[in-house]
Amino acid sequence: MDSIVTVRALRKVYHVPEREAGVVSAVASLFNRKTREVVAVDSIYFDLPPGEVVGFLGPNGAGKTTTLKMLSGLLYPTSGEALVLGHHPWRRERKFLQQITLVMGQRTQLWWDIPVIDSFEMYRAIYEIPHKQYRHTLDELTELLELAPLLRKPVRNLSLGERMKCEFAAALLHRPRILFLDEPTIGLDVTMQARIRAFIKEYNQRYGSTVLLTSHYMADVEALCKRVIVIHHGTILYDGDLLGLVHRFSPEKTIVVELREGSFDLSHFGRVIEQDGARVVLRVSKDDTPRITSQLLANLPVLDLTVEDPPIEEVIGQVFAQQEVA
Ligand SMILES: Nc1ncnc2c1ncn2[C@@H]1O[C@H](COP(=O)(O)OP(=O)(O)OP(=O)(O)O)[C@@H](O)[C@H]1O
Repeated sequence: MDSIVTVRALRKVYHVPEREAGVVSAVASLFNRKTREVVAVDSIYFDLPPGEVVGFLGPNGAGKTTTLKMLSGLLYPTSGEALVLGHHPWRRERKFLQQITLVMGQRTQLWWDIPVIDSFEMYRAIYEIPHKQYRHTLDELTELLELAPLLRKPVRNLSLGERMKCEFAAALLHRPRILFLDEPTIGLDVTMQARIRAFIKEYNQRYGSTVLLTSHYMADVEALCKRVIVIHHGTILYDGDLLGLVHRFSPEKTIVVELREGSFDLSHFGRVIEQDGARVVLRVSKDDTPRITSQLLANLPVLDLTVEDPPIEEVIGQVFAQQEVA
């Protein structure tokens, strides 16, 4: 399938003013400006086909927001190429802007003191959305996000979760084909996180929109993304299946054993990471898993046994740790 986002050798270098502390240095810096280069994104490549939901993962400062800002036309790249729906984003052509959206969990795009519905009206005008289409989309979003009781309230009176639902609606009124979502669930309680996650899934299935999502919550990524792109220090470490990431970077499996009676010492089978009476959680190397599983079943009064991959948070942590050592 043809890509609708194409990224080739995309690079962004920030020039950060540098000066030492103190008044003398402050005055000196007026005449002799020193800057330091920060390579935020260092020649990255990827493609997004239509309709896919892709997780964009990386630790703090990895270059995720910078990439999303370049793809949505808020920043010029230093070099390289990006085409989004056939447009160079930084030219900010109207046709481009009408087809994309950027939602940033840490920023609001609603006017603080006026009712939510008035902000929506402003977006209708900005995007020149025909009235009939606007009413239809607003009705759908109101139903999907349960916005009815919120629309007349000023934004400053909304809880964070309520505001986030309204942010999504505002960002989607013009029916964009591509959604860039930067930490859309940050700071929300688990119930609201799940609500927003379910909404993104439903929206993607209903409209076939393409989503590039950053989140530090792996529950978001596991629920929404089959594919992940992992970025670290501005370079891409992995681009592929979420499951493939687990298999490639995690050398271990978790065996959870439920015994008929407690308490056996299983430390000679593997690393015991949890023991709660007759329930024991073991870590063993992937290669040894079949052998150890058979030994456990043959030698112990096993009621139940499951083999699992380690939690995705842990795997991602290992990816970054390996990179720091390399
Ligand atoms: N406006 C800016 N000026 C200078 N440096 C910047 C600017 N914005 C980001 N950086 C730097 O660029 C690097 C990448 O930052 P970016 O915000 O893209 O990372 P991120 O992966 O989104 O991180 P986080 O998960 O913390 O949001 C960091 O070293 C950051 O300090």
